[in-house]
Amino acid sequence: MSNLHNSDGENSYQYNWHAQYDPTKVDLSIVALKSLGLGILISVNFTMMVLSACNIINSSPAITRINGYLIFVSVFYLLEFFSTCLFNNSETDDDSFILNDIDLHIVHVVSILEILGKTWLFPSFIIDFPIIGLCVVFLGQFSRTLAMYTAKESFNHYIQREHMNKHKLVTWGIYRYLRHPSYFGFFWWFIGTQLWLGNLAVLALGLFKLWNFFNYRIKFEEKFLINFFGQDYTDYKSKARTGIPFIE
Ligand SMILES: C[S@@+](CC[C@H](N)C(=O)[O-])C[C@H]1O[C@@H](n2cnc3c(N)ncnc32)[C@H](O)[C@@H]1O
Repeated sequence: MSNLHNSDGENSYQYNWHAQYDPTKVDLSIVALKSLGLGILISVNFTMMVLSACNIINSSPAITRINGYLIFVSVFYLLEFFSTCLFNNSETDDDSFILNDIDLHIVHVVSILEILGKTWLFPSFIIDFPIIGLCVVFLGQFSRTLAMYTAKESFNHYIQREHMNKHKLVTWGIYRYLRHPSYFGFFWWFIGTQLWLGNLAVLALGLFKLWNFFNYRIKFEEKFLINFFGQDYTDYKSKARTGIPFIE
């Protein structure tokens, strides 16, 4: 057990650092297979980007962008699993990679199709903000992983509907400035990936879907948080913003 203090020094919570994952929820062969697959994706795409930058292979700019995109996506999935493992171990399961989310896979396929189609059909029509995209991807990923690190056992991939003892109201660290830093992170990570690819259609459609998703999810999640923490959550809500445009 380790005693963690919030940055105000007001409360201290006992985090169960030694909570073991539940072996019935984790099939190690599945974890190894998924990690290996994502690791291979990162290595292959990174190698292609380096070889192309050194002019050893001849890769088109669109392929290089897709290489980068596949690295961002693979790192995202790996961090989902390993952050859960490290910071909220007892909640780890095979799905902690969130690789089972079919909608996200559709987004990946359509994103790749848009950049390929656009390059092929309208080669002169290019919106190009790769460096801004890269920075926004880093910002988003950083915010999401920092949220998982900060909230530890209070962070769960599934919205909690019943209050458990280990679930404390987190108002320190990044949560002091952002009320939903993991959602903020994912929202901006997505925008960054599409700026990197130069995709307008997926950006516009994805933003519409994602904004509606988070608008609904935050309201839904906060009903339970107000139930669990009452006035403390209402006070916190009035101080910290979401960082997602037009979501109070
Ligand atoms: C996927 S996590 C997302 C957490 C938060 N919405 C964010 O974006 O960082 C969802 C779980 O976090 C919990 N949660 C959200 N905000 C919290 C806070 N400030 N303190 C403690 N738990 C929180 C919710 O009860 C829910 O079970």
